[in-house]
Amino acid sequence: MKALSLVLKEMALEKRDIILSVIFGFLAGVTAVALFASSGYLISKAALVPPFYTLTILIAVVKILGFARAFGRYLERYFSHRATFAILSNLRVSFFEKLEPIAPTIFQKYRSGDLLARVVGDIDRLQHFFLRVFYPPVLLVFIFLATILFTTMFSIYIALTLLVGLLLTGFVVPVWFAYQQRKVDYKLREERGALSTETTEFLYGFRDLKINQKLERKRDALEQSSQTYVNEQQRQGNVEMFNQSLNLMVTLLISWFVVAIGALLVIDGELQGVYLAMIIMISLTVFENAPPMAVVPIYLQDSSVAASRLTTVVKEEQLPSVERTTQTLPNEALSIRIEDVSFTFPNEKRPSIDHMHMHIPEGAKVAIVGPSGSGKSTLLQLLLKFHQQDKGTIYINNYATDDIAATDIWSKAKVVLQENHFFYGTIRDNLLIAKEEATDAELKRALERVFLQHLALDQQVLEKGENLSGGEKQRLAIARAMIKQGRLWLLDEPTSSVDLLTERTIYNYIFQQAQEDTVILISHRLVGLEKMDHIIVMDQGEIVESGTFRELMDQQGYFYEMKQIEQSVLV
Ligand SMILES: Nc1ncnc2c1ncn2[C@@H]1O[C@H](COP(=O)(O)OP(=O)(O)OP(=O)(O)O)[C@@H](O)[C@H]1O
Repeated sequence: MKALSLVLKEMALEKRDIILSVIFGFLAGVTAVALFASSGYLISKAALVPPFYTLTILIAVVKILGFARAFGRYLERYFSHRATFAILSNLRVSFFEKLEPIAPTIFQKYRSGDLLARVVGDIDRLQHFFLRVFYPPVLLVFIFLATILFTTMFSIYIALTLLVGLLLTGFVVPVWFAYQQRKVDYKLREERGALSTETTEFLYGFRDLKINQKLERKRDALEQSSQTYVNEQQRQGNVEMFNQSLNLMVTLLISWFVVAIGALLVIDGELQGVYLAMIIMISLTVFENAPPMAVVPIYLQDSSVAASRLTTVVKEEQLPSVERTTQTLPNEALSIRIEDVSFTFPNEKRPSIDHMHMHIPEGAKVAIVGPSGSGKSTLLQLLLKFHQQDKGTIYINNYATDDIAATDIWSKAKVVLQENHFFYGTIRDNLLIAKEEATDAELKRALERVFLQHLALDQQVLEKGENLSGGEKQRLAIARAMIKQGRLWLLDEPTSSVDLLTERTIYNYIFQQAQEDTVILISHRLVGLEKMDHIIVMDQGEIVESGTFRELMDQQGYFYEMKQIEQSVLV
């Protein structure tokens, strides 16, 4: 329930629409009661053949009330739905704002299907909190109190019966439902999460499953998961229907009581017979506001779990460093200093970076090499604040990265990762994410430099760049980095799928453009590293050798051996 404070905070921003919807909802509810009450009175009065003008006035009142009811209902719907959509939009924005800085870390803990279910499904479910949890009880209490107050003018017993009806349908029965609902609800949510996860895995892994002939098995599991979810939905639907029917039955029983008490009062002469029909109509109409109460506990439980699923994601993963950012990086070549940094991925035993020290002066061109799994990419990720080191400090231009906003580092770095994402759209759209204001000429020049001049800017790119080859994707990512502003190049095996000749020419362009910039290049291939100012050799999260190409070759150590092996393979 505490998690719901998140929704209440966003609701407070829309208090104007909320107050207006309550006012018009109250108007609609009270005029509905008054409309039916006056109709009942009109019928009874007409039977007594009153003067013609009495009937005319009563008919006019009925008409005005009918109009006021429709008017109130329309405005109530208008303001309540406007408030709901605004709350939903506020929730989405505030959740994404919290999620964004921790996005890289989050995939350590949540599978993408689960995260998707939370980001889309759970936020959507919170739309019910205002409309179905907060709003109905407020309205019910106001309308009932006004009606009860009115009926006390005719009989205190009838007013008390209506009060009992309010307590039963508004609170006792719903609380009992809530108790029943708990078990069903938990299971439904579990099944929904499982289905979402299974579906995402199925879609992402479709090709591999097909190649390995495991598609049928996965499809069966997906169908099974879908069927279980449908069954749970059906169960929840049954419980919901039963709850609503039971609540309706209680309201009808109360109305019967009102009829019986009213009849007795008329017999005893304590109530004029002409008011009996009116009282019955009041009772039947006022309880029209009670059925939504039957589902209040369901939606309260639903909203509370949805809110806590969302807050768990953003709370648990909050990185302490994200908060206190006091320094801004300049728009110039940046230096990097790493002091005694260690980092172990969550749930891993072996550190990926182990007590590392490193200094890269501004404008230096540094290559990091080493066997697979030696921690090269992890080091880049720490520099980009995708993860927070467990120990030690990373300085960029003598500012500890803890004091620099991750977004500041991202905006000053030209990054090409091993896997780069491409969006559904055109080549132009995919390049412009690096620099919105780039001209077509600028984009074309970048494409030429990476030998992608055959791609038109308007050419369609499918989801995840499906219609581009591995090498084309890498070159497009490099073109994106070339266009982007920034004086720090972080390149993680940017040309591993590109042929040697093209690779060499692309590097020439990069070094030409990055003459004054700092470049960190992670590379598996050891050819062409002669140009680098410094080469760092990593193994098992540590630096095992470092120096210029010549120094390392003369040293005849690790790098020299790797180079010999590479040469023998290439020959
Ligand atoms: N997300 C992760 N969760 C847990 N462990 C990880 C994760 N990413 C990497 N590791 C581990 O960290 C270690 C270093 O990985 P890293 O990707 O930095 O190596 P690398 O030198 O870049 O390898 P490669 O050259 O193959 O890209 C490896 O042992 C790897 O298993």
